[in-house]
Amino acid sequence: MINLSHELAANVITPRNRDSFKGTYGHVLIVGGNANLGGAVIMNAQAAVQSGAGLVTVATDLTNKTAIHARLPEVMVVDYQSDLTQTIKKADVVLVGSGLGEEIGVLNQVLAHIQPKQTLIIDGSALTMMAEQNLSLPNAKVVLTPHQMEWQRFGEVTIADQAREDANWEALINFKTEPILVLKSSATQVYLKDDMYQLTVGGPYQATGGMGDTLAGMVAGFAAQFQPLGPAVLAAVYCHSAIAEDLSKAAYVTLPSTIAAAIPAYMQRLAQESISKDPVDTKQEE
Ligand SMILES: NC(=O)C1=CN([C@@H]2O[C@H](COP(=O)(O)OP(=O)(O)OC[C@H]3O[C@@H](n4cnc5c(N)ncnc54)[C@H](OP(=O)(O)O)[C@@H]3O)[C@@H](O)[C@H]2O)[C@@H](O)CC1
Ligand SMILES: Nc1ncnc2c1ncn2[C@@H]1O[C@H](COP(=O)(O)OP(=O)(O)O)[C@@H](O)[C@H]1O
Ligand SMILES: [Mg+2]
Repeated sequence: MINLSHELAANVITPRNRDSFKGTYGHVLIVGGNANLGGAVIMNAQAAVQSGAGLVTVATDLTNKTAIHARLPEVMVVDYQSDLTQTIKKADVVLVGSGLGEEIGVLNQVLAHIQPKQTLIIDGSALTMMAEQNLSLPNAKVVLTPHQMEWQRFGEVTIADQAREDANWEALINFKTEPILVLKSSATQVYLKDDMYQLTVGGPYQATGGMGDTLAGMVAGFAAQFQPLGPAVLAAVYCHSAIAEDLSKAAYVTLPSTIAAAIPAYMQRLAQESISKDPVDTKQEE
């Protein structure tokens, strides 16, 4: 077991190269938000944009279009019933499931068209539908972001057994494509390659609807711009709860949108730390 530390995140978030453009920082496609759960994709997208993804597209029920545009002018919107296949092709990272409800046709399209070189983050309703329909993981770089009940459904590990690290590893071995597992709870754990990383920041001020949608959007935004994937996921999980912990000093609850708004300043702090640690830069300043 490894503590998911500030240092791990600071090693990922370094200053940007001057010679770069939006294409450098990846294209995130968010697929979710049925007619009743559009807020979930708004929270996904807000977190992905604030994390610094170069481009963000939301494929959703079209009734959500005006609300998304009104809240997030940075984001492009397409109809998930008609425009999904060609939109998936253009993405580096696809996040599917937040607020998707029972739209199994949409989920099947994503699973059928995702490519091995793409990152696929599977959240919320997608995990529940995959469990119900007994669907397999596709050949892609997969990140699973279940809460405890979703992991009980999809990983078939009871919530009581999830306290045992070996029970979660046993479930993961059954998946052929070695997914990264972000097992969310009041003590979130990340299972990555052969190690389990324990989150030690965050708290009950985060227990509000949309908190996981925000985390999934951050994982997508970080995965789009920081390689390799494993450390990017760890950094996103750490920053999400570290920001909440910072905000909780002056706030009883830390709302998802407030966390998302605080992401760029927090990332800048980490990037500045990496400059001050760099011996070459220190020399130049002398
Ligand atoms: N604004 C929006 O659009 C929002 C849209 N959302 C979207 O809604 C979709 C459904 O997601 P969901 O998580 O709300 O429902 P579901 O999958 O049925 O799980 C709940 C069941 O699991 C149980 N449970 C046990 N342990 C748990 C744990 N640690 N954490 C959480 N639950 C735990 C829990 O127990 P109970 O509370 O009943 O004691 C209950 O029985 C999904 O796509 C999501 O993205 C939401 O993000 C909200 C904001
Ligand atoms: N008591 C708590 N302490 C720390 N983190 C919490 C606590 N309660 C919830 N969280 C975090 O909030 C998020 C909830 O995710 P999820 O249930 O998927 O939310 P939603 O689907 O409503 O967006 C997870 O990241 C979880 O770790
Ligand atoms: Mg969720």
